[in-house]
Amino acid sequence: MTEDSNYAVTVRGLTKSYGATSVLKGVNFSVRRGEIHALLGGNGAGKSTLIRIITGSASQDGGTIEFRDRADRLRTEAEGRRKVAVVHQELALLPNLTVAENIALPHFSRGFGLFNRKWAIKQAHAALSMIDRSFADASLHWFVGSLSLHEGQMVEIARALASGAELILLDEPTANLTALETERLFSVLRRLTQETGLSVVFVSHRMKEIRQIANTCSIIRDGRTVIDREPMAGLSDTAIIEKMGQLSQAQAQVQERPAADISRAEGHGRLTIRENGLEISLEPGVILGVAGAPAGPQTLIDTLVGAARSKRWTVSHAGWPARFSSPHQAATLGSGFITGDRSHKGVLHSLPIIDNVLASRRIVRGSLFTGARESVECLDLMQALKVKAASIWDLPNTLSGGTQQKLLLARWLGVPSRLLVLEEPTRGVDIGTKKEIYQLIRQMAASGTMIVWWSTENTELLEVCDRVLAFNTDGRCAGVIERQDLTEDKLAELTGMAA
Ligand SMILES: Nc1ncnc2c1ncn2[C@@H]1O[C@H](COP(=O)(O)OP(=O)(O)OP(=O)(O)O)[C@@H](O)[C@H]1O
Repeated sequence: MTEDSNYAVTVRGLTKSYGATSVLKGVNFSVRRGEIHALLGGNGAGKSTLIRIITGSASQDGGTIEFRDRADRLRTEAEGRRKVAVVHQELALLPNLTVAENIALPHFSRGFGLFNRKWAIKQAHAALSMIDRSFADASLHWFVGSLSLHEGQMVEIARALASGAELILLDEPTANLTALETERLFSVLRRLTQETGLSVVFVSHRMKEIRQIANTCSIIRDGRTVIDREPMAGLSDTAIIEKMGQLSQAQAQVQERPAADISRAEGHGRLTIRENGLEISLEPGVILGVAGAPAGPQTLIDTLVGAARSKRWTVSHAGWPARFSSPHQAATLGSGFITGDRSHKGVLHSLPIIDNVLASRRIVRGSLFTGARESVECLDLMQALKVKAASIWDLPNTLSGGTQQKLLLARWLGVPSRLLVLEEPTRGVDIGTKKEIYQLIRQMAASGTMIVWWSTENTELLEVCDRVLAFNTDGRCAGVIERQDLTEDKLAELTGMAA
């Protein structure tokens, strides 16, 4: 056996249905030892379902999964699965426990008799040192709640390593990270794969970073493998997008938008945002981008949607208070909010799709009851955004991550609003759908709605915004750049994200 032929996992002919919906229709997928493998596909293609089956958190209907050890011997499925760990974009860490305790969590849950604290700390230090020795030396007794997202991610990866994982599946791991944090994560992954033979499966919709990190890729489309292990170098972006079935959407030119129809903006005029010494005015129809690490953008967003605790910002706009007293007040006065933080601020997990889609309309209209007209309205919105669901009465967790994101967009689509605040609204959304979202937002702006759009994907800001407010890594305003002066370099320089 050569190292080349050593596969950590091999999946053949995998099938899976949920009720009448056939999700996987014979998927093939294999991951070599020591490789970084991009698993690609549009929203709802079946990537997360495949990952859930590999890790054993969902069962397959048909097909085989084979795990092998470093000496290329077959493992039992149970043994193989113990060597696999998943890191989701929503970190599974307990904020009130320390770094060491979080890394040792799997040992608590497996009930290894008496918990040996000294041993756990040693294990945690060893695992974290593989990633970053100085962070390991400093952080073991810190509470996880005080860590940055990147540090939290390191703790999750360390936990996976401490559990003996030889294959780590990263499900959109950079959706929460800034460019600098992403680059740091990538260098850790490169080093671990080279030095320890760790295998990494990387799921992402961000083409630029897929190229930066992965050497091999597989593509799933509509539950079938359409590319089974090909070197990234041999595939152009166009070929990849075409295989995903998204070429026509992705190539659609974002149309130059017409001048905002200010007459439709209800004559409310401009909005001024102020912070100590800084004043930015938005005219109806303007798209203001917000760039930088979360610390700064978050305070502005919270103010604009009525959720601010600090008094850093004030706004002035006809009929609005200087600070909203609640999100309800903000929504009823015409400040809409679409978040990409689906699990904490967006999706109503225990309510059906229809309630998720119509939530904002009900607040704005002051209505609470579902009538036949609402069902039609919900179906129309879902059709406009190409949301595929078996029924509007299903729970949102029956939808893929990107499809859930579309529900949040549908919530404000067509609701007359003076301002729309977008907080990473394309998180987890596939390449084709992103373009459609850009177009929709531009149309909203053209009807006179002011847009404030925070994104950690600088290319997105360049494509869509009229002007960008940049924050540095300390959360301070670093400058406002007009469209004609916008470049990736300029944004990187002002936000401090040039890795
Ligand atoms: N528990 C469930 N019940 C019914 N359908 C489900 C369930 N889980 C997933 N599905 C369906 O399976 C399909 C594939 O979903 P999956 O989450 O695997 O897609 P994905 O490729 O990971 O998409 P994304 O890029 O949006 O995360 C979707 O159509 C989804 O609606």
